[in-house]
Amino acid sequence: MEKQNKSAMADGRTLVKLVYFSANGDNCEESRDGSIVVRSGCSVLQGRLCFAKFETRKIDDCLEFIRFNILQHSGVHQHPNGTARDKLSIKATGGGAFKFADLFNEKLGILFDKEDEMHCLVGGVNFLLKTVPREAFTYLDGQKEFVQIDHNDLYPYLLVNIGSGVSMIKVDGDGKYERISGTSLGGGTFLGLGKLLTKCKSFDELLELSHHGNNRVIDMLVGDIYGGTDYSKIGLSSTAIASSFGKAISDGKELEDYQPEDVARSLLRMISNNIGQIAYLNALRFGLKRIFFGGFFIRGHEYTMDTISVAVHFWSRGEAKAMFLRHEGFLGALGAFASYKDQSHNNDLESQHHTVQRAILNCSGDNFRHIPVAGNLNEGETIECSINLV
Ligand SMILES: Nc1ncnc2c1ncn2[C@@H]1O[C@H](COP(=O)(O)OP(=O)(O)OP(=O)(O)O)[C@@H](O)[C@H]1O
Ligand SMILES: CC(C)(CO)[C@@H](O)C(=O)NCCC(=O)O
Repeated sequence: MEKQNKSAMADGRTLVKLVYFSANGDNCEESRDGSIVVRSGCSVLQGRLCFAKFETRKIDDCLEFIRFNILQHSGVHQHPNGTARDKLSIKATGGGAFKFADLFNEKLGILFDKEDEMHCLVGGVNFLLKTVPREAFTYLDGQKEFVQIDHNDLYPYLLVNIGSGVSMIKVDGDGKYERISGTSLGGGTFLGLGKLLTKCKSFDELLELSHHGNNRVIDMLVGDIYGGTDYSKIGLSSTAIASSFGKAISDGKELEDYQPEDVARSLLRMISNNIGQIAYLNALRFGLKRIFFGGFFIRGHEYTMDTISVAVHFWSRGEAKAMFLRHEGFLGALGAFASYKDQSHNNDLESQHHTVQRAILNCSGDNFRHIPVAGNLNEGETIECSINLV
């Protein structure tokens, strides 16, 4: 059986993201009272980082998941009514760290140890780039290429986190960063407007619609304005979008006359283009050549990544590169998890025969060991790693 312990979460406006460490069974054993203890003499725990996400409106599913998958296997004693007798403290970041603090305490006996959202985002990306092979990749013309990260030449870079809103952060080192810009036209805008305009019920449905749509039906192209020709003098091809949704002005059509697929496609293109452009302009402001895009808006979706890449490529005339991350949606939660290593030594430690929560006080990103994993991340995928007990 797997033993699970230490976890961190990022609570967003739309999604709650959970990262937890699951120790391999052979590191630990179960004591007579059912709690999990670390084997005597064991100073390194082998295991893996696991990922889960829940829609904020289904927070009860998240509570159940934690109760059954994490608490029950980690030696936290439960009252018959389901609340924990031992208070467990976990790292939490984002708005939900405030919003759900009482709920988690009441229902699970979990206390949130709050960490700053920007700090966690940066910590999450640095952790990934330094320790997970084949984490970052470029996406252009349908080609995905993994980027070799040179640890000695990682900084500075621009992190663009596309959640409900968009934050743009210049990263200069571990814990050295500045939020230089942002835009309220983000994933929330895409989903919000998409729901209103297409009557879709979910993000997945909206993405699927966009997959089958054609933005040229609604977007006004340069060619629509210039009689089908390029405006080459200013570098605009006839197929470039001159005005997103511009055709709707004069088509004489009502919303119902458009296919939801085409509306979704134009919307996705508009939001992705705009973010790509603002990101590039900010990279230009500070002379940054590398731009990493994260956040759950991307979801490994090819058209989204392609649009962002094309925008960055177009505006920078090929000078700057858009890069994506396989664990794009879990940056904050990973950063919160990695922040355990900042904690000081706990003097309560008497022996290693403590419950895992108490025994694991510290871990160092440098001690994480990972195996490369191919393909896009899905939540079933994990990162092999080990953590040091101190
Ligand atoms: N299953 C999903 N349900 C809802 N939105 C989703 C889903 N998958 C991807 N998204 C997109 O991801 C966005 C939220 O991204 P993310 O969870 O990274 O940000 P957040 O933490 O909620 O917001 P912020 O970073 O602005 O605080 C949504 O606005 C939507 O565009
Ligand atoms: C407010 C946050 C930081 C919350 O995650 C995010 O939604 C965001 O960066 N919004 C964009 C705000 C702005 O800079 O216009």
